[in-house]
Amino acid sequence: MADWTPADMPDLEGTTVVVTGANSGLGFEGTRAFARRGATVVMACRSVDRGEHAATEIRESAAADPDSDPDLDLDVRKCDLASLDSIRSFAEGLSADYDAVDVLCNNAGVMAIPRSETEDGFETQFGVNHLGHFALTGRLFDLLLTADGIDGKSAARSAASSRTGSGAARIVTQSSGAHEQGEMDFADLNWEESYGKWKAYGRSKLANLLFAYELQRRIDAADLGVRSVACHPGYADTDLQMRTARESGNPLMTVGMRLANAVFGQDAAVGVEPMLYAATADVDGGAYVEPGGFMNMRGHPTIGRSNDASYDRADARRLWEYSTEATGVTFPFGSEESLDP
Ligand SMILES: NC(=O)c1ccc[n+]([C@@H]2O[C@H](COP(=O)([O-])OP(=O)(O)OC[C@H]3O[C@@H](n4cnc5c(N)ncnc54)[C@H](O)[C@@H]3O)[C@@H](O)[C@H]2O)c1
Repeated sequence: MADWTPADMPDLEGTTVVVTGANSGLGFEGTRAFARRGATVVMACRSVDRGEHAATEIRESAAADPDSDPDLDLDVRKCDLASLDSIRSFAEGLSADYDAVDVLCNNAGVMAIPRSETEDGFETQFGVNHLGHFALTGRLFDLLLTADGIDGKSAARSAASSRTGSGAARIVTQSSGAHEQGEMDFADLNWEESYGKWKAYGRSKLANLLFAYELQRRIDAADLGVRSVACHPGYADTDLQMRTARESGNPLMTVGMRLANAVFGQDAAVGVEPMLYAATADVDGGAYVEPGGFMNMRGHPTIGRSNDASYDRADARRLWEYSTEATGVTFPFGSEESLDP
């Protein structure tokens, strides 16, 4: 739809949406939008305290808005993407308490921070932005397979069953225009030889795309109805940039970032629109949704094309193999042999 806005989102009553990094920025606004449409939103947060605080803010804003249902269904849970143990516990908890996940939004991220490592010894930007979401998606895949998805929910309702299991779930992976600066170096994925914080961010966002497209190819090879869609928000004024500035230890950078965000950044509520579109609009699996408008700012979400490197199938396969080995997480489908060369 050319002029899509969040008002075009369907009724999400009866669906379950998982959002990582739900306590701030794009994840916060995405949570609010999904919940106001009636979805149960599982807020997967590194800090439960910050998640609860965000949930309270979302509930209070709904209660104060006569156009919103005041009873939003928000479920805050701990999920630290820098810990494979935390991801496993989160997924086990969800499997115990939910029978399906209709949409998984792989949204959380860190940008251009000084080199550090996750609990499992991966460089943090690669570990959180890519490997954490790879592991989370694999661990939630059975729940995604049993979902009706947004399009199937009305069918399930009219069949008076709780679930049709039509396999119509979606996985939405939040990348960035910065993927264009990313280069895969399979000899040093964890930046042990040398580290460039912006280069590492670019690579992690390229990895998001290689993963999202490879996931769709494997889903297709296994003939499953699940869709994997990538998106990016353009430039949105969030804590992402401010954290980068804070962690640089340079007060001038904090002032500069604040200014740049104020002048160029769009509201997080606008920046999240490609994610909302990817999750709910009529979009093919394997698509790349970006904000329309001049320099990807303040326009209606539209289907775009990421750079050529992101469609490199050999790199995607290599990354998948590495990610499987590094995380120990396998997906319940898709042998190597089932894929076209
Ligand atoms: N804001 C922008 O201009 C912009 C541009 C391009 C891409 N993005 C992408 O959008 C996504 C959301 O970023 P944002 O702009 O809302 O920034 P943000 O800093 O407000 O949100 C990032 C979220 O990720 C969470 N997070 C960080 N490390 C985590 C971990 N170990 N485990 C679980 N959660 C963790 C944070 O707690 C936070 O809630 C990121 O993937 C980012 O790369 C943002």
